[in-house]
Amino acid sequence: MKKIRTYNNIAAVGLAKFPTDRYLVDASSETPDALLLRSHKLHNEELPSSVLAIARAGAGVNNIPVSQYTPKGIVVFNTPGANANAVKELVLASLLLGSRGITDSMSYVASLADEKDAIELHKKVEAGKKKYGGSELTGKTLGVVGLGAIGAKIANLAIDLGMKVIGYDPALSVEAAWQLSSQVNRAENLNSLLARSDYVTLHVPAIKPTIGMMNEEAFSAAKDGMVLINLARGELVEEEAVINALDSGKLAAHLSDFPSEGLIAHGKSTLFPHLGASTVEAEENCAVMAAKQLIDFLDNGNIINSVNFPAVSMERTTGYRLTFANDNIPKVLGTVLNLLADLNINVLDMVNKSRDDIAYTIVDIEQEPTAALLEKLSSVEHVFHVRSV
Ligand SMILES: NC(=O)c1ccc[n+]([C@@H]2O[C@H](COP(=O)([O-])OP(=O)(O)OC[C@H]3O[C@@H](n4cnc5c(N)ncnc54)[C@H](O)[C@@H]3O)[C@@H](O)[C@H]2O)c1
Ligand SMILES: O=C(O)CC[C@@H](O)C(=O)O
Repeated sequence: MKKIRTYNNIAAVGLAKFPTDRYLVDASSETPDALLLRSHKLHNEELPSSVLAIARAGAGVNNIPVSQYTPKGIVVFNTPGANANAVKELVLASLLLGSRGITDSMSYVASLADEKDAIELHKKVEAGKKKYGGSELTGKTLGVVGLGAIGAKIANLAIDLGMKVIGYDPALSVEAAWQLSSQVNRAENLNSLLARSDYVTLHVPAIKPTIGMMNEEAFSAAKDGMVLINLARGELVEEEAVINALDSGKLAAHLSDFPSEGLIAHGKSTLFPHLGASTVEAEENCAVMAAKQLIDFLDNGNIINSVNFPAVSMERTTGYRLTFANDNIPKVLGTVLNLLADLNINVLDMVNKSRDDIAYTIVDIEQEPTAALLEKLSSVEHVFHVRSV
């Protein structure tokens, strides 16, 4: 039986993908083959040595110390794009909340609950509304920082809303570029986007170059009265800089999925409890994708959508398959193949790919690998995580 340890609330339809005759899926396995999680933080947690893979049902992997796991051969997966539509829709809500006095006007109406006289109520409604007027999105400029799965969807939606769109993404993939409307203008750098945008929405991972990107310097480059939407990660903004920008009027509104003590206490931000991906559809998409990727890896050794290993997949040619990871240095693959040849083991098919410091190989062989063979392969220098799958 293979064991999957789960964390967080993983959609049942995803968990149901694991065949019950071969997989035990629960939250308490002591020796799991893999972990399946959402936002649970693995930093500072001891990982059982049995773990071969971790699947993040979602996009961001900053809750996983990926660089510590890679040298141990632990494959980390995410589910690119699976929750992008859910986030896009919450950005749309945020654009509207940031442009019209929706929440304050609702509070105003709620404050009229004791007014029992219909004529008086009507008068107060009509008199009060002037405080909550707003402006329209059409014709305004939206700056989209990060044009990946989510950013591209938002850029295209904003074009449809009649907005002008500027995008900034120094690492834009070819695939992401294909998704993007040709009407999206490219900014050369963050400051040039900030200087020209009425609304700015962030859709980048929390990594070294992006952490704290919305700081005092960025706000001083920004257009006065800008609306900032952050449904990506709290780490992207410096809390104090946001508070100063709200107080000075540099920011007309700040909407974020990442409440922090200072922002809650300040009271001028519109804060959601990390709701971006919380739709039935997104939760199911992520859970199903994560489960399928784990099953394909554990059963066949195939790697799809890993954030630290190369993409490696091969149709099965026989029932006998070996997989292994190794340090990405010359001669390791040759040594393994020579070892197989010396033992008269015929290789039927093979795929080998590398990414940064790591390489990964799938080899289909003609005969069933013995325990002695697996041990021999494991003892080759720089080879690890040898499996017969
Ligand atoms: N609130 C939520 O529930 C929720 C849901 C999904 C994703 N997210 C967050 O949103 C992020 C983006 O998600 P995605 O699915 O679009 O990911 P993605 O990988 O498809 O896109 C990220 C994009 O950011 C770009 N990028 C990287 N560094 C950049 C930089 N310095 N400046 C500008 N662009 C840069 C990349 O090139 C890429 O195109 C995730 O990493 C996650 O942190 C939050
Ligand atoms: O699991 C969630 O609810 C949030 C996921 C989101 O932050 C992501 O990075 O995909």
